[in-house]
Amino acid sequence: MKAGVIVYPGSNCDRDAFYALKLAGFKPYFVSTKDNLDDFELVILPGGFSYGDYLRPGAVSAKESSNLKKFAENGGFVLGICNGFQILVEMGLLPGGLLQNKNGKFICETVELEVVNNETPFTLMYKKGEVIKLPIAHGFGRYVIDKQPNVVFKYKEDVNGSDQNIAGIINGNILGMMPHPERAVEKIMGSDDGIKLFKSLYEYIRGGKK
Ligand SMILES: NC(=O)CC[C@H](N)C(=O)O
Repeated sequence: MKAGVIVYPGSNCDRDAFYALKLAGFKPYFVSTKDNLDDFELVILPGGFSYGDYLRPGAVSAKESSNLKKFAENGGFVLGICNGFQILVEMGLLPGGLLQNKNGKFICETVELEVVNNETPFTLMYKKGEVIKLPIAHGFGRYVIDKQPNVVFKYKEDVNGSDQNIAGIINGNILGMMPHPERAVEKIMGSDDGIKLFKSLYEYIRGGKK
């Protein structure tokens, strides 16, 4: 089952995403936005500082001519993690915006999240309301929105000033989240709460429910 990790200039969580995909059973590949994505089941936009976060995080990457929109429109699964979430928002594939954290600082810590929606292909293996621990590492993670999005993850506490403590949202087959599930896939990493996200997708796609 092929999954692509898009490597932008400045991505820095691409290898972690690759590792998590492999652990969950996928056959991962590093790809670029120019690659033909037709025979992939899933594409991950990883975390990092694509194009140095100029002019805003994700703004330049979102302007790349890309096969991503076509892939998403054809029903392919897309997962944007941290900078990947910022890119999806800048592309208009997910609603809302990601602004500088309320305290003006880069926040790097492990936080508690609530799985608000476990009825998505990305979260099937979690229980509704389950509290999980994942790392965050961002300067621009404050999610703002002028309508009600489809929320999947919420911070248990206000960590960065996000509206409704929103940490992750979904729009059809596209999920964006600021916390890093790929950095919590084995106990030795401090938490393995993230692996169920990758395994959920694997099982869902394998079941042919796409
Ligand atoms: N870990 C990351 O993806 C960094 C996120 C982002 N570029 C920020 O600082 O907001």
